[in-house]
Amino acid sequence: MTKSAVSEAVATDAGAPAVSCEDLVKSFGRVEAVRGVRFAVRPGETVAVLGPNGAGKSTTVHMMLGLFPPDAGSIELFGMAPEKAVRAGRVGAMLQEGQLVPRVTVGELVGFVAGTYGSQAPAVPHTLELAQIADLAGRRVDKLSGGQMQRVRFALALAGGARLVVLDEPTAALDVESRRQLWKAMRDYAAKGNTVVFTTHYLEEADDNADRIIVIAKGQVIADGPAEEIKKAAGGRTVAFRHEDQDPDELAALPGVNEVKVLHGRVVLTTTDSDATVAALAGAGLPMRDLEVAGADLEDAFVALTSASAEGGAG
Ligand SMILES: Nc1ncnc2c1ncn2[C@@H]1O[C@H](COP(=O)(O)OP(=O)(O)OP(=O)(O)O)[C@@H](O)[C@H]1O
Repeated sequence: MTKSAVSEAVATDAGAPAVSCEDLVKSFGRVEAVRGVRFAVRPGETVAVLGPNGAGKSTTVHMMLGLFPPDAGSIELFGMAPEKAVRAGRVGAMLQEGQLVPRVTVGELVGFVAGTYGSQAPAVPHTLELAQIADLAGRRVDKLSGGQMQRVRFALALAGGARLVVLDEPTAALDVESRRQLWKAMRDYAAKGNTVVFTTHYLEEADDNADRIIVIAKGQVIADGPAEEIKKAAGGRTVAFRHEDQDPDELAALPGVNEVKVLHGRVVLTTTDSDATVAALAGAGLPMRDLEVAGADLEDAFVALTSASAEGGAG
């Protein structure tokens, strides 16, 4: 990178969102992969992009990194065009495809990539520490396990001194322990004030590791907010209790309730306002036993949001 690009990178950094996507559109032939995606990510946030197969997550991520241009809409990373931010070393990526160069050590490979960024790249030991793979420095890249390779890819994403990393399904095909190690490295990186955007099919991972979740379905953002908010938007909480001979219509009319299920004498209400539902139940003097109030899990939220968007004509 040239000196002027570095100073411009610093100068344009102040106050700009880490990611700003405005009305992105991308088609491949007749397939409308992305249809008006818009979101912003603040510096320091960790954001999960969640969606079913073919939702448009990878296409969005590739455009964010400047790998191909959108047909319409615009993207800025730290106030810069994506290619410029990537060249400046501000942004690193871990994509699904791409083999690591064989027959070199981890330290050599990270050093090679760091070298392409010039003098502003952090020292290799620092990057290895950040990715929590200092113990792998002398190991040959082609002798590593799948989980170790993913952490090396993470180190490569950080090799230019990135303040934003974009990870496309980083834990796909990893075992539980490898996932745990990779998430730990990413969370520690984020805790230093860096920004992380990742796509995932694992709803639990989004819930566990992201400050915010953006749900994409059929090329559009159908929900964007903290996991709690998304769960609430999709039907919120369940109120369950044991009760015989309850009239489902009467229960459906209670405040907040949008679904009533009765199974073997146990009633399960899905509600957007569990406080109001429970208060109304108590006020009605219904004899209830084993009352339970629980958050709907993210899986339910995701399915509900996806089907709601299809019914709403987004599909
Ligand atoms: N290079 C391409 N050529 C043709 N169609 C493509 C191309 N890339 C993506 N698509 C199509 O665009 C749509 C969105 O794909 P994309 O890979 O962005 O989805 P995704 O949400 O990342 O899915 P997954 O979770 O399965 O990776 C799909 O219908 C896909 O088949």
